[in-house]
Amino acid sequence: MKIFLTGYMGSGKSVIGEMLAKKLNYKYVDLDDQIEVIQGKSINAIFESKGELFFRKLESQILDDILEDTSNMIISLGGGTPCYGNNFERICEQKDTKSIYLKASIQTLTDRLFVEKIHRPVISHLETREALEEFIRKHLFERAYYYSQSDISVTVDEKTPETIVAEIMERL
Ligand SMILES: Nc1ncnc2c1ncn2[C@@H]1O[C@H](COP(=O)(O)OP(=O)(O)OP(=O)(O)O)[C@@H](O)[C@H]1O
Ligand SMILES: O=C(O)C1=C[C@@H](O)[C@@H](O)[C@H](O)C1
Ligand SMILES: [Mg+2]
Repeated sequence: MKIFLTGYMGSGKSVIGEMLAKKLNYKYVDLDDQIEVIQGKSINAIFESKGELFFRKLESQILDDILEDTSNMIISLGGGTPCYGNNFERICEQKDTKSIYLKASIQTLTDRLFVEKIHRPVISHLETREALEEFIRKHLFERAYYYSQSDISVTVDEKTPETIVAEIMERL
């Protein structure tokens, strides 16, 4: 079985994915980390030198490699992965998969991302908290359409990673 974690930047896909993989004894793949390893560059550097379109094509190709792998695994997708091309359709078409939306409020996302935006090229130019919050509000409105098509939605606000993992285990 493959379990895909979806959700906005900062919703906890990487943190929860790694913990869940350990609990279930599944292989763990973080799509963003894979891209960085394959390119030998940070996501910021890829966006800067080759542009977002190049990144999106790579993201989609690496998703294909993951879809071909038949191991049991947890996959932390990038924040944009389900929202581009036919990425989400390709995930849903596969047998024996589950997708989980880590649903975070604008408040939670703004709090977390304001201190970490430097590593995230889509938001790194937003200088004030207000500008970041306004951006997230609009962006999440567009993207929630995709995330909410996941099989399971888990609200993550004010929950510890352990609580979230336990809730996911119960609902799988
Ligand atoms: N339940 C939680 N409670 C408190 N902090 C959390 C929780 N989940 C994640 N975090 C923290 O929020 C930040 C963002 O988490 P993480 O990097 O896992 O998000 P992500 O969804 O993988 O983001 P991206 O799409 O940009 O890769 C990290 O500093 C992480 O430690
Ligand atoms: O939401 C997005 O578009 C992104 C999220 C990150 O996971 C990375 O995939 C990258 O920074 C782009
Ligand atoms: Mg991540």
